[in-house]
Amino acid sequence: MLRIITQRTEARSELRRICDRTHDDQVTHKESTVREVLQAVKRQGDRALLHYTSEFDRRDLKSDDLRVSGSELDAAYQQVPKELLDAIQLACRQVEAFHRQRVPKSWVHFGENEVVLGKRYTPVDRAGIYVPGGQASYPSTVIMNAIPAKVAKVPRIIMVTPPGSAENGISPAVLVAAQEAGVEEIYRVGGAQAIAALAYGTETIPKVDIITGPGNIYVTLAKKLVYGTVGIDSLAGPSEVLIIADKSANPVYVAADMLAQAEHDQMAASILLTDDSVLARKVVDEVERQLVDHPRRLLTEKAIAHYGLVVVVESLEVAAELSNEFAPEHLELEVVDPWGLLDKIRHAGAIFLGSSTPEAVGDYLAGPNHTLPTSGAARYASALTVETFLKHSSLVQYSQTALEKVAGAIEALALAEGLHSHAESVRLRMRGNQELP
Ligand SMILES: NC(=O)c1ccc[n+]([C@@H]2O[C@H](COP(=O)([O-])OP(=O)(O)OC[C@H]3O[C@@H](n4cnc5c(N)ncnc54)[C@H](O)[C@@H]3O)[C@@H](O)[C@H]2O)c1
Ligand SMILES: N[C@H](CO)Cc1c[nH]c[nH+]1
Repeated sequence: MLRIITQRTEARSELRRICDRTHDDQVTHKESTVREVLQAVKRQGDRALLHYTSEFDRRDLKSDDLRVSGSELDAAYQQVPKELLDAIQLACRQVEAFHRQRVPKSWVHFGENEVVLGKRYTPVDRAGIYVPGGQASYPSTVIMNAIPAKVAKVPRIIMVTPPGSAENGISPAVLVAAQEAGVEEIYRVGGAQAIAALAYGTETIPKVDIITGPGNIYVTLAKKLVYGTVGIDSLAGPSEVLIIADKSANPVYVAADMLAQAEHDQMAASILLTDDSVLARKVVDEVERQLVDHPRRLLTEKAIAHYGLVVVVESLEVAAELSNEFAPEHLELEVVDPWGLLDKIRHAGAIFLGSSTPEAVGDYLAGPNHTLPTSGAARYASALTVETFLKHSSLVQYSQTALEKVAGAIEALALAEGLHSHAESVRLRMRGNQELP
C-alpha cells in the first residue's frame, strides 16, 4: 500500500503531486462550495451559519446555542482527568515561555541630524482563532493559537470550533485548554462557515481583524479566499511530515511518525526519503503492521495510500534537495548527524533533529508553534508567532533644518513622478510659515 520509488524523475513528479494536493483539479469543486458558503454567510449572517452547520456538521442549532455558555465552560473542568489538566497546563507554560522569548519591541532612534525614526508595535483589536474539530479534537491547537495572541496582548480573542456530535458536543479538553490559555469567548461553528463568520461578522459572531489556526481543506480554502477582508496567519492545511532517514534510523519509529501524520486527515501526507533500501522495505512492512489495530485505520490507510511515499535516493544530499523542493510542514532528520544535514535544509515549517525527537513533541509541548505552513507554503511562510498578532507603524519626525537638507531631493523625485502637490508640500515649508491668503 505504501509505495517505494527508486527512480529520481518519478520521485520528483510524485512529490510534486503530493505537495500540490490542496490545489489540484479535485479541489476545484470544493472551492466552489466554499465560495457559496462565504457569500451566503456574508449576506444572511447567522441564518446561513445555522444552515451549513446542519448540512455539514449534522447539528440543528439556534442562534442562541452558538456561544458556549459559562456553565458549559465550568462543567468542562469536571470532565477532564487530573493528568490531562496537568498536561494542558504544562503545554501552556512551555508554549508561553517559548513565545515570550522574542516579542518584538517598539523602538525610536533619535538621529544626529534632527531626524527621529522608529517602529511602534500594536496588537490587532480582535483575533479569531480556528480550532479544528472534524476528525479529531485539538486542545493543543487552542494553546498554540491563544497563547501567542495573549502574549501579543490582543484585547479580544474569539475562538470558533466545530460543534461536535449531539451526544458529546465540543470536547471538554478543548474548553479547558481555552480557559487555561485565557479564552472565554467561544462559538460552536466550524468549516468554511466559521471562517466566513469571523471575516464578515454575523448577528452573533463579531468580525475580527485576523484569523489564525489550521484546518481541513474547506477551512484552508476559506482562509485563502477571505484574505484581504481580514488578515490570516498562513495556509496551515492538511498536515505533512517528510522524514529523511539513514541506516541508523529505527524503522518502527519512522513508521510510527509517518502514521502520526496520516491519522489527521485523509489528505495528510507522510513521506520517507532514505539512502538505505533495507530501511525503506522495513518501514513499509512496519506501517502495515502498525495499521492493523489502528483505531483510525480507514482514514489513515486512505492518507497513506494516496499521499504516502517512500523514496530510495543515492545520498542524503539528494534527499535534502528533494525535501527543499517539497518544503514540508514538518521535517524529521533521523540520521547519524542531523546537525550536519541541517546545513543543507532550506525550506521547512519545523525541523526535528535526531531519533529521540518525534514530531509529536512539537505538536504538544516543546514550545514552538504547531500551526505551520503546508503544501509548499514553507518556501515563503513560517510558523504562527506572537508577531502574527502584531502590526507595526513606522514613526518619522523631521525638524525644519532636517527637512531643508532633503527638500531638493524630495522635490526632484516628486516631479519625476509627475506629482505636483508632493513637491509643493515640501516647497511651501521651505518658504517659512505660510499665512492663509
Ligand atoms: N498545518 C497545521 O498546522 C495543522 C495543525 C493541526 C491540524 N491540521 C489539520 O487540520 C485538519 C483538521 O481537519 P478536521 O476535518 O478534523 O477538522 P476541521 O475543523 O478543519 O473541519 C471540520 C469542518 O469541515 C466542514 N466540512 C466537513 N465536510 C465538509 C463538506 N463536505 N463540505 C463543506 N464543509 C465540510 C464541517 O463544517 C466541519 O465543521 C486536518 O487536515 C489536519 O491535518 C493542520
Ligand atoms: N501535527 C499537527 C500539525 O500539522 C498538530 C497536531 C495537533 N495535535 C496533534 N498534532
